Amino acid sequence: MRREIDFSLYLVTGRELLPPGKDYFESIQESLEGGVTVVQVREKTADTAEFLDIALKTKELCQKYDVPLIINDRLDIALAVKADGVHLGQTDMPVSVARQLLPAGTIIGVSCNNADHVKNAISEGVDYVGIGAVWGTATKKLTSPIIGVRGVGALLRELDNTGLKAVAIGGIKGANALRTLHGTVSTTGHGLDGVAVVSDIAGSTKPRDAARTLRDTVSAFKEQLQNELQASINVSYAKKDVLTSVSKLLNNVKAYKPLIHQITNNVVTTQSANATLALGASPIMATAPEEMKDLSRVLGALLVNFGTITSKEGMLLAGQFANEEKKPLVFDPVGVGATDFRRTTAAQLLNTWQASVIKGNAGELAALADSKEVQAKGVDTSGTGFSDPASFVKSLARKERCIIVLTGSTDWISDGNVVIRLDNGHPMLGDITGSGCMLGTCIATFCAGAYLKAVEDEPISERSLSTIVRGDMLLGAVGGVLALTIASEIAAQRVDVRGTGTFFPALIDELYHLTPDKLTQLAKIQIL
Ligand SMILES: Nc1ncnc2c1ncn2[C@@H]1O[C@H](COP(=O)(O)OP(=O)(O)O)[C@@H](O)[C@H]1O
Ligand SMILES: Cc1ncsc1CCOP(=O)(O)O
Repeated sequence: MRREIDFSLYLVTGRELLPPGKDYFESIQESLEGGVTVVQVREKTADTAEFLDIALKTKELCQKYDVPLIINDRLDIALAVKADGVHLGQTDMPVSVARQLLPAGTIIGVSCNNADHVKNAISEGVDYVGIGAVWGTATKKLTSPIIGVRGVGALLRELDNTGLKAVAIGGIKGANALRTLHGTVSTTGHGLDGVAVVSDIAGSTKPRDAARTLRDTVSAFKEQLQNELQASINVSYAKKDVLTSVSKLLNNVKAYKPLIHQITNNVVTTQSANATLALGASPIMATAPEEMKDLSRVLGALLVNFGTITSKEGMLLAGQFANEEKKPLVFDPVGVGATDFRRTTAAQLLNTWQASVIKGNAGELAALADSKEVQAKGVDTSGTGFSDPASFVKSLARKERCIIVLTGSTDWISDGNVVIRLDNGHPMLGDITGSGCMLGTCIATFCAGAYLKAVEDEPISERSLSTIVRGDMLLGAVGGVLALTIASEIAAQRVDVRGTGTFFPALIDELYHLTPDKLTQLAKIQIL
């Protein structure tokens, strides 16, 4: 009978990474105490006698904790120590040959870097796949491309209904484990069974603590994913409730005046800061990487708008810190389809941190989704837009694991389950520069309101270990869009507005005078 393995925390050994003075077996023992659920002995330079000795002693330790032992590559060692399994690389012994040589029930795992590797692994009947490298790593000289967090979901999808288990490997550590687990879930809801780690545990002076942090994160996340999948079946949003909740967010913003950190483009800095102030929040425009950590502690939300990319390092760091603090992160990939540099920067940012909301016009979101249906012209969209915007936002939200806001004369918002259609706004918004950027600011401000509400409701968050962001970001996105578009309608009707020049200050006025009542009474909202 094959043994059922818990893959939650898969330690791959790395003797060469031990801190000075740390004994290998002591480190393994502490890692097991910290919650490692599988150990793979990986020795790339040891001779056979040494490998055998290490494998035997590691097995003794593993047995004490009832944790299975896997041997990397060497079938002879696996046979000699009666290991629970072997792990094979793409250039190691073929799985079919290994199966013949090993006793029935031996676990076989294979390293996979792309969908073809995964398909082969399925047809060869392996027990699990190790997907990597997901982040960069200094532990191994990589011969295959780095997959990136966002690339893993497509491989997991191949495993749907196969029963095969999957772990990800490569650069995973306590600080990015939740981001890795959250961001790798496939569009079908297929998540990782665990994470495989070398340096974060082996290189630590306190491997017990390093392992415990990782294990707790994986356990909390797996439970949360189950709840998320369950909730997606039962979810129902009533229009009245959405509007009541959104109104509360505006009150929260006015009451707490959250700091909205904006890394934005130099065309719109002043008007975005003024829009933030008009809603009752407090803007700070800061781009230097050196100040990102300090800002993450006080901020209510972060907006990353890359209309003019001058501070990629700052954007990367600010987002990572916002994720660590579980604060809202709104990403506005302005003109992402316009140049290769923007495309690769967006991919790098989105692989590094988890956006809470991505907002863009049809051209931008088409570029992000690799869709040919809509073309972009610089920072603007050309053509008539998506034939089925509701399905588009829903599937992109599932892919990016966040809220998607598709702007235009109608705005479409989705969290991957529900789709919300908003029909407020005025054509003059399209005739002033930076209305899309101001919308990003308004969304970030309402997301800060949603974050504050979550903190208010649950001051000491029990869910915080598995929560990627605190607060209902769908409501934040709806609130931000309604605020700007309703203000634009009221502004455009004013007798003192004679064109786009007078429209703009009137728009700021109407954001300033926005009330929960106006939001609920004027909203043109449909929940699909
Ligand atoms: N013709 C229009 N009618 C109503 N609202 C509009 C119109 N054009 C743009 N908007 C509003 O302006 C905001 C910015 O959207 P958009 O113009 O698509 O962004 P961008 O400036 O990034 O291209 C959105 O909230 C949208 O609802
Ligand atoms: C063995 C292996 N396979 C792909 S990346 C990697 C090394 C992962 O090491 P670390 O967890 O230290 O990045």
